[in-house]
Amino acid sequence: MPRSHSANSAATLPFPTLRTPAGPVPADAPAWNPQRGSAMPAHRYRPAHDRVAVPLTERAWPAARIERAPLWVPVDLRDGNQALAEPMDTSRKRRMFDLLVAMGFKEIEVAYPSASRTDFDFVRHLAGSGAVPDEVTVVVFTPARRELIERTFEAIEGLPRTVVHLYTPTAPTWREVVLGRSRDEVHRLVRAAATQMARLAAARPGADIRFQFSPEVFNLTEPDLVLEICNGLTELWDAAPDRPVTHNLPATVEVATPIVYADQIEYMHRHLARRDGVVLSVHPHNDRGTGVACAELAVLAGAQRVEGCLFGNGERTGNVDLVTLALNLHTQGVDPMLDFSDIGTVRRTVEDCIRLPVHPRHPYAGELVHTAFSGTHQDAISKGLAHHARRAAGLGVPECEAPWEVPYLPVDPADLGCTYEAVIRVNSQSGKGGIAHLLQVHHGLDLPQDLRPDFSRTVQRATDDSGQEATPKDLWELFRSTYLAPGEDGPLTLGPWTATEPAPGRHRVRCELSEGDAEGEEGPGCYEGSGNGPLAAFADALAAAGHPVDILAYAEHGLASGPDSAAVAYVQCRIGDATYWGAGQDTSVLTASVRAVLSAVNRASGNRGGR
Ligand SMILES: CC(=O)SCCNC(=O)CCNC(=O)[C@H](O)C(C)(C)COP(=O)(O)OP(=O)(O)OC[C@H]1O[C@@H](n2cnc3c(N)ncnc32)[C@H](O)[C@@H]1OP(=O)(O)O
Ligand SMILES: CC(C)C(=O)C(=O)O
Ligand SMILES: [Mg+2]
Repeated sequence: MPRSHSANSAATLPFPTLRTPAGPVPADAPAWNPQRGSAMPAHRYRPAHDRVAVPLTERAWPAARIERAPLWVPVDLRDGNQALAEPMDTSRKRRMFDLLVAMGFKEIEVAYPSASRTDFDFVRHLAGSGAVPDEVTVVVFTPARRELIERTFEAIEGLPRTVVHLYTPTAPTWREVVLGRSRDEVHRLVRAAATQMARLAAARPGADIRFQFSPEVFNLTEPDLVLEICNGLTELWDAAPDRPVTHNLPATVEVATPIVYADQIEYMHRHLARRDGVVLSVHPHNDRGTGVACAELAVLAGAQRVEGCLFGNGERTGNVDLVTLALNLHTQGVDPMLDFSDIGTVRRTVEDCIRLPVHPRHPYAGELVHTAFSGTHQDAISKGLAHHARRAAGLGVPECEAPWEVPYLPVDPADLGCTYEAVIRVNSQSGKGGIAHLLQVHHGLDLPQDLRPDFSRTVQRATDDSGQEATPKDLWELFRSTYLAPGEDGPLTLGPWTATEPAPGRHRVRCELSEGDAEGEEGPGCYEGSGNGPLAAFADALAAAGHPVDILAYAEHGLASGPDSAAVAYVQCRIGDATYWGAGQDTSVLTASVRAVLSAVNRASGNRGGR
C-alpha cells in the first residue's frame, strides 16, 4: 500500500506548465524520501541490458590501472566538423590541423572527403602543402559505398601515410530502419567495401595506406556480429603487428553506464582475432554525459586508441573530450604525451575554428575552473599555496617542480600556462582567508590574523549590499577607507609632532591635536605624553587630550624593499569598552604607527566597527 502523504499542497507555485509529481510514494520508500511518482513517460524507454547482450563474465578491468597514454586520435576535423552549423573552411581546418600537430597528436582524422568539395579540397591541400609532418598519419573517413570509396582514394593521392576508415552501422535498429538490410547483407556490404579498399590500396604500391573499420553503433550491436565482421576484416586486410588494422568500437549514441561499455570492450579485447595485429580503438559520444568515464573504463578494459574532440565538440552532446581525458592522466602522474602548457591558446584557437564557446566550468580549461569564490575553499587554497612555496624551498626545487598537493586545486594552473591571479575571487560567499590572500598578493598587505575577521565583516557588508564581486582594487579601497583614511581625515587630526628619547627607554611625544572640521572649530591644542616607547608616549598624549587609548596589539611590515619603501602599521586599541583596529602607511614606521592609533581613535568616535 502506498503510504499516504498529503498531496501536493503548493497549488500556487509560479510554474503552471510544470506538473509537480503527485503520484504515489513507493511503498518501500524510506521515510526520509518523500519523492512521488511523476507523469514523465519513462515507460517508453528500455534499459540498455534489455537492448544488447553483454556476455562478459569475470571482468578484469576494475583492477587495471592506466599507466600510459593511449594513442589519441582527434576527430575534430571530421566528426566535430560534421556537427557544426557552419563547417570549417580550408583555412579554419588548416589552423585546427596545425594546432593538433603542435600539441603532439600523431594520428589525425582530417575529413570525410566524399562528403563535400570543402572536405575533399582540404585533403588535397594537405597532400600538396607539406603540412603533414613525418611522424603524423592522416585518417580519412568513408561509408561503404563504391563511388564514395573511389572518391576517398582520389583525395589521398600523394599523401605519405594514411588510414582509410570505413564505417557501416551494424546495430539492429540501424540495419532494419536505416539500411533496410539483414545481418548477412550488412556483413556482405562491409566485406565488399573492404575488398574494394584493399584493391585500390594495392594499386598504389609505394603508398603507406592502412585500414580502419568502425561498426557504427557498436554499443547496441550483437557482440557475435561485431566479432564476425571485425575478425573477417582482420583476415581480409591481412593484419600483422607491423601493419595493424584498427577496429574502432564506437558508442555512437551513448545508451548505458560506462560499466556496460567497459564490459563490451573487454569482451572484444579478449575475443578479437590476431589481437597483436589489431589496434583496439574506442569512440565514445557523450549523450548521457559520461563519455569521459566510458573512455577511461574502456582503456582499463583493453582499448589502445581513443578518438574524440578537443573540449568535447561533436554530434549532439559531443564526442568524448580529449582535453579532459589527457589532463585526467596528467593529474594522476601519467604523461599525457600531449602539450597543454598554454591551454588558453588551445581554447581560443578551437573557439575561433568551430565558433562555439568553451564553457567557463569546462574541466581544466574553463575560465572559472581555477577560481574559488567560497570562503573556506579560499582559505584552504591560500594556506595550500603558502605551504607549497615552503615545501619547494625546503626541497630546493622551483615551485613548478615541487609535488602538487594544494587543496581544491586538482592541477597547478601554472602547468597549463595559467597564472594564480584568478585563483581566488571575492564575493559575499567569501571569507577572511581569501580576502587576506588577495590583499597580500595584489597590494602587499599582510593583515594580522586578528584583523582579518574584522575586515572580512566590512567586505561582507559591501558585497551583500552590492551583490557583486569585490576585485582586489575594491578590497584595497575598502581597506583604505576603513582603516587608513580615519587616521588622516579626523575628526581628531594630528598637527606637527615630535618624538624624542630623553633617556634610554624613556620616550616623549609632543604633538598638536585639533578636533572638529577643517576650519578647526575647536582650535589645535598642544599635548605631551611619555612612556616606555614612542607609541606609548603618543597614547599618553592622547589621554591628556581627553582620548584615553589602550594599545592591545601592534604589527607592522614594509610594503617593498629599499630605503624609500612604505611601511604599514596595524594597531588594535581598547577605547571605552570596545576595541577598534586602525592602520597607517608611511615611509616612517613610527609615523605609520601613530596614524594607525589615530585611526582607531577616530573610528571609535565615529563608532565605526568597534567590537
Ligand atoms: C556516426 C557518424 O558520425 S557517421 C558519419 C556521418 N557523417 C555524415 O553524414 C557527414 C557527411 N555526409 C554527407 O555529406 C552525405 O551523407 C553523403 C555525401 C556521404 C551521402 O549523401 P547522400 O548520397 O545524399 O545520402 P544520405 O546523406 O541521405 O545518406 C543516406 C544513405 O546512405 C546509406 N548509408 C548510411 N551510412 C552508410 C554506410 N556507412 N555505408 C553505406 N551506406 C550508408 C543509407 O542507408 C542511405 O541509403 P539509401 O539512400 O539507399 O536509403
Ligand atoms: C566512428 C564513426 C562511425 C562515428 O563517428 C560514430 O560512430 O560515432
Ligand atoms: Mg562519432
